[in-house]
Amino acid sequence: MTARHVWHASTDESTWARGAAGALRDALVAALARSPRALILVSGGSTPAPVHRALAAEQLDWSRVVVSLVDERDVELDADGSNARLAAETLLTGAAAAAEFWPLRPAHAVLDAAVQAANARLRAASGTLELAAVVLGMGEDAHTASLFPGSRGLAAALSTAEPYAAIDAQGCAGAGRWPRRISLTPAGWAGAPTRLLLLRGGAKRSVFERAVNEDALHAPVRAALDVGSTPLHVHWCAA
Ligand SMILES: O=C1O[C@H](COP(=O)(O)O)[C@@H](O)[C@H](O)[C@H]1O
Repeated sequence: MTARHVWHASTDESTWARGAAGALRDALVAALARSPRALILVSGGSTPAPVHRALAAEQLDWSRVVVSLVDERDVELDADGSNARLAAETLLTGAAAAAEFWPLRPAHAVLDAAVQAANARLRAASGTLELAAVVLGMGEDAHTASLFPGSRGLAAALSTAEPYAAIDAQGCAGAGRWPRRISLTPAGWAGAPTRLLLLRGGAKRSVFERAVNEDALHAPVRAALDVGSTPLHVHWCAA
């Protein structure tokens, strides 16, 4: 049976960030050889900034790259907690500023309308834009892509054929101040030939190891192992 995940361990931030960024560069280069444009979907939160900075320093035809998000909070683009803001500050810099950026939740948008617009945008672009890579994160409650255990909309998001879904994580501690989310679904990440999960620290390693043996309703990150024809690459940094 094919391994469902491949574990890449690093002891320091720089090695970890360069390793993950190199894998993403390779995925983008391969997609750009097949398609006029390549799409990469990135996460937010406290983990990915060093990988974003390392990726932004890679030599690529950034003008043919589209950057968008795995998930977003129901906030304005420049708000505290906006994943779009994190991408703008850490990834869309230097040469990478030539990439086109697609926010998930445009200014003043209503969340459900933003979900429908994101799904329609992906459908419309499918002939000329290849999904090259998806970069997931994980919280200590085993959520990924804003798919929180116990959230309203989780079961539907896990089974829909649409790439994005709305999630209401009211009452889920891991969602913090931002319970209303737009989430990439398993159907959304299934088509990406390269799927990375970025993790740091011993606590997240333990959560992931437990999640491997749980179901996706209790540990949504588990769904990242269950779909797609290629294994999930977990890039873990001990520090
Ligand atoms: O809410 C979110 O949490 C996860 C994990 O965040 P972290 O701060 O523990 O790294 C993140 O992947 C996701 O994009 C974000 O919206």
